[in-house]
Amino acid sequence: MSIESRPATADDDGEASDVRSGSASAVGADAGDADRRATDAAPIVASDLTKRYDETLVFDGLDLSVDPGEVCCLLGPSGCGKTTLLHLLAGLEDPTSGRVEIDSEAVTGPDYRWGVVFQDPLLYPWLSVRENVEIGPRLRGEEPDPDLIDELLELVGLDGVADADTADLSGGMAQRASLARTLANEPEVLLLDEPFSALDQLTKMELQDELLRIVDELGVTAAFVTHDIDEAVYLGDRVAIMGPVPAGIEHVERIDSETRSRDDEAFLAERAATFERLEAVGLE
Ligand SMILES: Nc1ncnc2c1ncn2[C@@H]1O[C@H](COP(=O)(O)OP(=O)(O)OP(=O)(O)O)[C@@H](O)[C@H]1O
Repeated sequence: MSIESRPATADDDGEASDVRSGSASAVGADAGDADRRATDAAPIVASDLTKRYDETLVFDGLDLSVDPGEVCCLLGPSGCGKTTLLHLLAGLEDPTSGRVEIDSEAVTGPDYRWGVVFQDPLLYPWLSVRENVEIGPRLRGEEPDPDLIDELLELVGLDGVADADTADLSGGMAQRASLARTLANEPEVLLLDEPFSALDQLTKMELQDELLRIVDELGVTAAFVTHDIDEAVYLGDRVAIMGPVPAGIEHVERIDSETRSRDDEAFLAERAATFERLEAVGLE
């Protein structure tokens, strides 16, 4: 994995910038990045997934494909099974029937190659920021590459606090550390479960931009669970809208990621279309 650091995304006046608007879309735009995305990124394919918990049939034959290098947001009403689906994609839970494949390999359990970022950063409080980021390779018995760890800390904007206690981090910084820790495993796929939902709006927007840069730079495929329509439309190349249980993917909205910025007409139109679709399946 080759990475280079990117600056934080807040403008001088404190407003988060729109990383996908034309002015800020340089990351990943050169031919080398395009090649890397084409060769390294892994597809996610979920086929005919059924999941039952006792009396609750969450899915009944759900299909989902996420293309290599794509960000696919999973959006749906509360309780429709977004987290359950992410857990199945990550191998954290088994489907009742059906199959998940990442890069054509069956997912039969958790694996560092498919990294998960949760809403709660779940940092180890007795380790420093840097030690937290190093933990994945260490748990596999590998010596972490110090250059890679340095680059990741810089990439997520934590190079100045590498030796700090995690207790001293703000919520946004802790989530940056959690993301860097997952990236230290050099995953082919990122699976994110509402990672920014507990953050204040400005921090959330900054981290959304940083995530887009990181995904572009590293060429990973990402599935991102959210109940926030703005977040789904801003981050997603596609937004998969799930219906109430037993849930399926009711509609997939393709987002025009070339022209989007948070306040332009195309974004607002896509947001409105997504809202209508969500209402149609039973928004709560
Ligand atoms: N471990 C479990 N045991 C029993 N039922 C479960 C379990 N996990 C989830 N469920 C049920 O499965 C359904 C889907 O839950 P899930 O948390 O995946 O939905 P969600 O869309 O992520 O919800 P939210 O947006 O509120 O977080 C719910 O009815 C929930 O109660």
